Amino acid sequence: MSAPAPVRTAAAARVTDAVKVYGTGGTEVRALDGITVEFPAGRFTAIMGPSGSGKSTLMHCAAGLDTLTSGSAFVGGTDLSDLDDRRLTLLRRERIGFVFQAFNLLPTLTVAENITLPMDLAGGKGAAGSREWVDALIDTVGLRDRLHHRPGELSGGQQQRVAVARAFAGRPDVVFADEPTGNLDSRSGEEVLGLLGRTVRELDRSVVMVTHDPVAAAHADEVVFLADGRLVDRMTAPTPQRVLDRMRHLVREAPEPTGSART
Ligand SMILES: Nc1ncnc2c1ncn2[C@@H]1O[C@H](COP(=O)(O)OP(=O)(O)OP(=O)(O)O)[C@@H](O)[C@H]1O
Repeated sequence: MSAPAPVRTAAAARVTDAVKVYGTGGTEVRALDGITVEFPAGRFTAIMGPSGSGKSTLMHCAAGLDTLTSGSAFVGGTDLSDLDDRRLTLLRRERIGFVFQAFNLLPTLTVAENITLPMDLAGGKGAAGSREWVDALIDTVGLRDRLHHRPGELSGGQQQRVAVARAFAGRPDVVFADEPTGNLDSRSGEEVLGLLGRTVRELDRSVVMVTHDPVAAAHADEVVFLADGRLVDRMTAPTPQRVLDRMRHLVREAPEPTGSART
């Protein structure tokens, strides 16, 4: 049985009035404090904000890796709260791709096998992950001459390019990337970010990336800024300097440790 069919929408993913509370009583943390944000289809969106502002929580809840305390999360037209665990697992497998800081490749499989693994697990269903599509992806990520190598024979940057190809292999509605360049030197990081941007533009994909790095965020079409679990700004056509300036203001605007309210 497949995950429910997507309803056509301009948002690849979105959350509405999203609240996430960890713990109870004195240890309660309101990690998301009523966020409404959409991640448009066919765009590369970066999520930025000071440490602890809720970036990872937002990504995990939007991607169905964690559940909201209240509010809604949608992937395409599907409300994740309508899905039981089994359907949620199917939706994550068939309609979402993930790229993590640690490349998470299987060391005993070749590059080619790693790339097609999610499709193989899904039973090769549908035309979504067709041979032609994977071929185009392999060219986009520039790994054609490495297809029969194992991950241990590749550089970190090459391994992350394999992870990027794997994330897009099943033609998901959206790829979520969590600090994808965190383990890479700046040159390999630039390559991977350029690749994410190219895949969005040339292959009409949607990417949502959490990052601490203003240079990485500047590769996105748009940056959304979080502070204290809230959406506080959005920026199109970002540059590293503009992102850095905005982040400096956010850190300056942060509440005092005594917990006084932000204005
Ligand atoms: N499993 C958890 N249990 C309790 N509190 C949590 C949990 N996960 C996150 N938090 C808290 O929720 C808040 C938001 O955390 P989150 O990891 O989403 O922020 P972030 O912006 O991604 O931070 P960083 O940039 O440091 O990775 C923080 O105060 C954090 O301590």
